[in-house]
Amino acid sequence: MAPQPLSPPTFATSQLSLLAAEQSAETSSTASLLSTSSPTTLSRAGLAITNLVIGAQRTGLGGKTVLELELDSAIGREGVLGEHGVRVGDIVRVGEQPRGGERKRERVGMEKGGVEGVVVRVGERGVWVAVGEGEGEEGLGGRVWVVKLANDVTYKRMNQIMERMQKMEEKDYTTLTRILFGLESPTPVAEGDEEVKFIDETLNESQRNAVRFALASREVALVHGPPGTGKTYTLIEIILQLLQRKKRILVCGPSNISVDNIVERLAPHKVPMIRLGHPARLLPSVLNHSLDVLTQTSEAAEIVKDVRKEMDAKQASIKKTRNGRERRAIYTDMKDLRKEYREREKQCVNTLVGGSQVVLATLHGAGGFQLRNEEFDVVIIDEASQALEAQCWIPLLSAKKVILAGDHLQLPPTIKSTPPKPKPKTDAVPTTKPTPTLETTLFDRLLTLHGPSIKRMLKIQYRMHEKIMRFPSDNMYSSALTAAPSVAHRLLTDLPYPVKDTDDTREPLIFYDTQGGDFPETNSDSPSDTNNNETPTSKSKSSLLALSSHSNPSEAALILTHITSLTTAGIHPSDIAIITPYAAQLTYLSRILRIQENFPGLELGTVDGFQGREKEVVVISLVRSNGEGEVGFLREERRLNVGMTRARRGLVVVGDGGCVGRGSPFLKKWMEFLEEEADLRYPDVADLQGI
Ligand SMILES: Nc1ncnc2c1ncn2[C@@H]1O[C@H](COP(=O)(O)OP(=O)(O)OP(=O)(O)O)[C@@H](O)[C@H]1O
Repeated sequence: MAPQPLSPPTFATSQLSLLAAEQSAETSSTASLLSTSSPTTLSRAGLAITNLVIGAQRTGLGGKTVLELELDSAIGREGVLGEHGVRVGDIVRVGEQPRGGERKRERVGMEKGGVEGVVVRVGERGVWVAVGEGEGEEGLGGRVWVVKLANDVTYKRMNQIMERMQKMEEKDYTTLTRILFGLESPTPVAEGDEEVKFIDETLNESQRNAVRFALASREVALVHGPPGTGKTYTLIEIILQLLQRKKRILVCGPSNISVDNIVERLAPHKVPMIRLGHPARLLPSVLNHSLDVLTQTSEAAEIVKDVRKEMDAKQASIKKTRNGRERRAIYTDMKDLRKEYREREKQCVNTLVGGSQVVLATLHGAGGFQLRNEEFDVVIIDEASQALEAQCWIPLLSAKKVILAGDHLQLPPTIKSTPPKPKPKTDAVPTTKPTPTLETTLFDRLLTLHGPSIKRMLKIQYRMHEKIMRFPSDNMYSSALTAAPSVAHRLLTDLPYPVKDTDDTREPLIFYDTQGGDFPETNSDSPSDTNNNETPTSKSKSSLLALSSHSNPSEAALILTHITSLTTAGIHPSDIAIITPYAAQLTYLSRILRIQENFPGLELGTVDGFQGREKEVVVISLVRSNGEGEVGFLREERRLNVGMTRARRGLVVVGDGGCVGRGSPFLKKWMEFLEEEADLRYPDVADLQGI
């Protein structure tokens, strides 16, 4: 059945309720910790830093006040903060620290009072927090603490845009909006009409096709980039070609790193560009394109400089004044100065943004005031299959043309809530069309809606040995992938440093089939909700440890033996990653490997967390080994696809072929493939060390 068009307001209404459920799922765990725990517990959980005082404050990037917080010298501990989970870029609240007996009352004060800001620097002895305009140390005289907050800015922007869409009438729809909801078809594309002179001569044919297609399409083009196929490489060429055609472009991605990656690669081409976003969240290498930085350093910034100097002087004088009336007078002056500063800054921002042919921002950053009246010819969204659709609409509602790059066959964005079940109907015929869930990305939906004619796929991959690529290519990408000659036969023994030729280093694909070798899975105490029985997708340490799941100690011991053999042969631990879908296995592995002492630099992580990454050697621990053939969420093909496409020269799969093979037809095929094509080994638990 052909997919049906969707009305934007219907879509928006359903997204609003899905987003509300998701936000409450996301914040409820942190919120319950915040309201029930003492500062010490929160600090142990990596959510807070306690016992700080304000050392100094000054005007930082973008005119924001930076509070320099240092450990209270009365506390001792040699002035060192110790273990904490606060990182640069985190959104935090700085508030007066509750004293013993006052905890409860003071905590309420923390929620309402204190000041909110972004962490701009974390050192051994203190943290710096850039706080909102007009906020400073007023009322924060004594000992303070810093608490990590859930970031609700993204939700605010998505909700705003969905509320706007909900109220739209037919006459408000742009042509692009009509096409993206299937109310109109995209204009057919004639790629051959225009001769494209490629700037990067090394682009392969499928990349060139994608560039031609993206340039020729009038409204929408999808660039489908399987792992390692040079998706970003291709986008850079598209951007440069559009610039030659005098187009104005907005480039977005779901994460700061996805956007910075493009800024870094555009920089050598001397492209006039501006990167929006809080400087604390940007890579240092892209800071000289940051709007906040340029509002201080560029020529356009001269008009704000004087006011900033005056503000700094005032701030310094607050420190010297003890008299309450005088301090209040200074605060009043500061308010006026800030107003002046904001007005001048706005002028400066308009000049800078208005003068840039390429503007780059995260999807939610594209909803900031800086772009309110800006128009673009083309919006490009990288990593579109990792973005929530509601987020994509932030830059799209007024756009004319969109180019999306992504891979819908890898994992979609992480969703924590379970979608509501449709209400049971009294009659058998459904009266409403199903609307997409949060896991359905715009990329997915458009492919279903308009078919493969709106996409071009990149077909040469520059990452994996041919043998590693074969199964995902045949089973996920219709056998369309080929390995570039530079990588097709590359082995660990060819690494640019000495590696001994051993059974473990000369094989690109190894399968330790543990069936019959006595490698049973262990089930930790199961939480009541079986959905939680899988790896938590949040990277927070506390939530990782809070959840229990499956582990397989014998598999872990086998992995220890294998990586010891690899490192003894000369492979650097930093070229090795071990990934597994299960949290308990991660915990177990980290305990027995003792990475920092024995394998410094080796990475251990979840499959989900490794999306977008690569390593010379990747070991996958499949964990599941039981009589029932129960494999849980190993069944998700996109997760397996991500797992099996991270390795460049060596993929080592450790698992019970018998049990895993019963999990799904796809898993059965994979196990059969590994038996046929991999260097197959049947380990016995009795031969392992550390058990
Ligand atoms: N035409 C090409 N010729 C040579 N090398 C290329 C070509 N295209 C891409 N590469 C190389 O392939 C690698 C992957 O490229 P890039 O990072 O652009 O891929 P990607 O598809 O964005 O990655 P991911 O799979 O992580 O999404 C890079 O090292 C890049 O230099």
